[in-house]
Amino acid sequence: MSTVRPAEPHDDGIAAEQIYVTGLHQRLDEVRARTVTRLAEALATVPHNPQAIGEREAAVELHAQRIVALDAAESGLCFGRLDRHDGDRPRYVGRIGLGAEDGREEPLLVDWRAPAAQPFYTATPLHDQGVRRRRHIRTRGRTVVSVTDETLDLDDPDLAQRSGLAGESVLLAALNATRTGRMSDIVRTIQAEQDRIIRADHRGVLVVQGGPGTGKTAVALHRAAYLLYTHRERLARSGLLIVGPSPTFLTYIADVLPSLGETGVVLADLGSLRPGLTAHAPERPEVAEVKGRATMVAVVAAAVRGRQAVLDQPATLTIDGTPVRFTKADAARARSRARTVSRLHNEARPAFARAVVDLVAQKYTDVLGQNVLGGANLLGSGDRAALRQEVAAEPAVHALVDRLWPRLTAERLLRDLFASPQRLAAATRGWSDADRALLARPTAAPWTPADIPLLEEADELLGVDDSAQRSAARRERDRRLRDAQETLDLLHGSRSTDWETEDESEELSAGDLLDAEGLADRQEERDTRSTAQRAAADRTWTYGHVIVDEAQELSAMAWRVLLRRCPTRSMTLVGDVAQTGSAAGASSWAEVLEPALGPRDRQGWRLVELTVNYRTPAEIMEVAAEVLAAGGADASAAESVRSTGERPWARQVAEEQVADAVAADAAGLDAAEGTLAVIVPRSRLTAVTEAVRARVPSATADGDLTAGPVVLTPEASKGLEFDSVLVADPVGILTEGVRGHNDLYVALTRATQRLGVVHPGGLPPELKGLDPR
Ligand SMILES: Nc1ncnc2c1ncn2[C@@H]1O[C@H](COP(=O)(O)OP(=O)(O)OP(=O)(O)O)[C@@H](O)[C@H]1O
Repeated sequence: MSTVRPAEPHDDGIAAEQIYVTGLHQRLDEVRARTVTRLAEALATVPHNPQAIGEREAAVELHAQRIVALDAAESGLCFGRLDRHDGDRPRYVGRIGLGAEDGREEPLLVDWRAPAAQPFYTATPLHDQGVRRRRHIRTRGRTVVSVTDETLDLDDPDLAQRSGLAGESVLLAALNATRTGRMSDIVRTIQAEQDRIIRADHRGVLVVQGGPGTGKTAVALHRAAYLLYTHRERLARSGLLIVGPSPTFLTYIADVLPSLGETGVVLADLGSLRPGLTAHAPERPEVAEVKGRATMVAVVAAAVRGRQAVLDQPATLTIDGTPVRFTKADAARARSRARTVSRLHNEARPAFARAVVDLVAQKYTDVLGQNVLGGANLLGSGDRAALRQEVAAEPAVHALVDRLWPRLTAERLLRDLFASPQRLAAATRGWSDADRALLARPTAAPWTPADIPLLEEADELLGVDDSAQRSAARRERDRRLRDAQETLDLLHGSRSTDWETEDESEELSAGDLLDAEGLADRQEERDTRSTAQRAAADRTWTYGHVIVDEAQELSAMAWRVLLRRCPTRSMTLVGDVAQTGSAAGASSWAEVLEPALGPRDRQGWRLVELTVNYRTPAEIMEVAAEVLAAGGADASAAESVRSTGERPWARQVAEEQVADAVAADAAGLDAAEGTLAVIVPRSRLTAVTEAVRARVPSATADGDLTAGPVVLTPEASKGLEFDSVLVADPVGILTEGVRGHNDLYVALTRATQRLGVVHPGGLPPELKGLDPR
């Protein structure tokens, strides 16, 4: 495809479209007013039992969500019109569907996700899908500011000039717009290859491979909106999870789904995937790599088994003054009994405790009931039972159980493991000392993202000993049943027995309609949290669909977590194996997916590709492609859809001036329109951030991209984009990362308009395409 420059939109038909668009806004106002009334009515109802509370909450949630969607649709409500060969009325396409008040079949506005809207994105002159003309309508507020037409007629003399992009001028206007630090939706200009992915079947694992700027993130988010629309009921119950590479990235994309009217989605990065824990401490890449290896499954399992100890030497327990010996063999017997009861450590613990009590009680009985004349034990079954109870209540026995089979949380297991050289050595037999040393750390060290899969793995093996909660729940249920029965008895007792007529004796009482169990059920408290809230708080929640962005970065251990969250394997994974930065990440999709999902050709997963770069101008992509090739990647860089005419440049400075020179150039670029990022090797992050801040006080080192320029490592810049990018010390980036060429490639491709490179020493040959300054 050739790159194209923006064309001037023509403004025919603006007045006519204004009339229609005004009508749509009136309709939107009516629907909104009606929904507000319904919400007020739902809020005004006074529920008398928990079931009614649940119903009221559901109604409130439904109407509130609808209002959110209607509000979101206000801006850019209608953006397209299709004139068809055989339809006498045009079909209008917009952010939501709006039906006519008279209930006529053809809606006033078709939701962009509905099948009827698809030709707006995919019709071409060769496959016109019944469409004669496609019109792009641009609005500001409620005012139509331009219309742009495309005829889908093979005889159109202008056809040869076209680039193959749908709504080319509207698209280019969107791509050339300055960035705000927050991603926006692309619903007006989705391209055909993107649309096919957005609407692809939800079943199975869909992998979307695409170079930088091909719209993978945009496609993933619009696919989420599409799936919520198409499978609303199912996903409303099971939830949809979107996993991104970092909290900064999640903030960057956070507005997109709400702008499409969708709010019920869980957004998380690996470090926040475990409810109740925030694990964002930085970590050396080689440590994260070791923690991400599949062999950690065996390490965690060995760590758990290591806590199911046998004794080094016999223990002597003193029960009511009587010494009882508990031997190594006793401990081993109790352990194997517990292991046959449950595979899960905490669940097997009560069985272990029972076995210990049995063994100790047996010995205690043997001692106390010993027949000095050599006959059978003198104690009867009642005495034995009493002695067993005594043993079960004995603190020394509890202490022994705690020592040999402690109740463990995942956190405690891993803290103890990493802080103890003995435990680590036992759990990592066959490892090199160097690898083992990478895992060692003090007990108080903060959690990192790579710990999350290990904690989850541990949970899978520990289970919970919830016998106490279960019996509490049983007691609570019994209490409810008793209360309910009393209530029914009271109602029954208060009923008049002095019937005057036959009819009255036929009257139904509460007791006839409902038994105690039914009433108790109704009184049980209902969980009124939304699906997304419940899902985010529950480690064992399984989602209806999971979308993973920058999926190439995930380690083998992280994949296990995500696959557990989605047993149906309804997943969309987007990423670029040429941008993998972490050593634990993927260099090919087959390498990461085959172990879990089987080979691609046996339908374990399917791969689709995006081929056009919408972000990075052709001038910058030329240079980035050289870096990619020099790194030995077998992927080719996606082709840019536009050029800016602005050449990327390089400036050589002395080593001792790097931070200052970068700060000076950053201040210069900051004066240009739009956002700015300075991308540096990790080792220069602090110095460069300080220098830039001295000249541009609003500069930050991450977080809110809307506040001012940001200074980032290549890793932290993943998935983001900026109008201007300044890369400092490219050789530092090449040598510092485990996959240095990928990191430099990521850094260079973040720019939507301008790129500069500041380098101490010579320029690496792969950057020779930059203009010297
Ligand atoms: N069809 C489109 N219409 C308008 N803008 C688009 C379209 N497709 C992509 N874009 C824009 O291109 C830019 C890059 O998109 P996105 O961030 O989704 O790419 P990506 O493939 O995830 O990139 P990377 O791998 O580098 O993170 C964004 O600004 C996005 O809004």
